[in-house]
Amino acid sequence: MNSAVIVFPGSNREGDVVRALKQAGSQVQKVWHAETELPAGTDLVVLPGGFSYGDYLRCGAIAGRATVMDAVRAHAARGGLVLGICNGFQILCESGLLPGILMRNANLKFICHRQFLRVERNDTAFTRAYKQGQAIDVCVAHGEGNYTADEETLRRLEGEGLVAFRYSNGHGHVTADANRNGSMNSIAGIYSDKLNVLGMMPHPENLIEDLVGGTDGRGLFESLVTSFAKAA
Ligand SMILES: NC(=O)CC[C@H](N)C(=O)O
Repeated sequence: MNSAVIVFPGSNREGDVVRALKQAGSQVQKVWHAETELPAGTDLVVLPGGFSYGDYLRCGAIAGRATVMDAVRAHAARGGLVLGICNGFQILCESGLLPGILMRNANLKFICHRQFLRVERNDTAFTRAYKQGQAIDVCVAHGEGNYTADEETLRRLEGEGLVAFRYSNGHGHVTADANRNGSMNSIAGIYSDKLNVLGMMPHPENLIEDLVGGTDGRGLFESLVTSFAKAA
């Protein structure tokens, strides 16, 4: 599998996600935001976490309009895989690739902590390595992670099974306490209609080594590489 990790001015987790992808067995290239095309043969595009354009206007608002995003939209329209993590999720919403928006956290503070997520379904390219309903232990680090959408969008996401992850406790129970940023329906990540685009606020790329406290994040990258090997 060939992955392209897009780098914007202010991205800061691109190194972490490159490492996670390589660990899972992907080839990886970094791509600067001003490019007009993706490298030939790109299978997966990753929009990493960070503070693109200093979070000015709204997180991801300027990056969502970067030149390279036309190529990312074309890749997604062809059914290509796209993963946006944290700032990457914000960029996907701002660029129209995913519905809804990430608002300021309900407590108006930047939050940074370990967090369990419930895996809503394990039949997608991103989650095959997990069990349905599994609680995975990852990190969150954001100021604008409060997922918000209009009623109709929310009904569609729920009705069509497009919620990827919810904030949960360690048993996979979705509790009010676990939803620290105030997201609607405790949503931590969503898929596009065709399940080829995933945006998520938490950082699976930061829990891939026992040395730093856990490896639950590995499954996401392993799922992608395995799905791709099956499809090829
Ligand atoms: N870790 C991140 O990607 C942070 C995203 C964004 N800068 C925020 O604070 O919400």
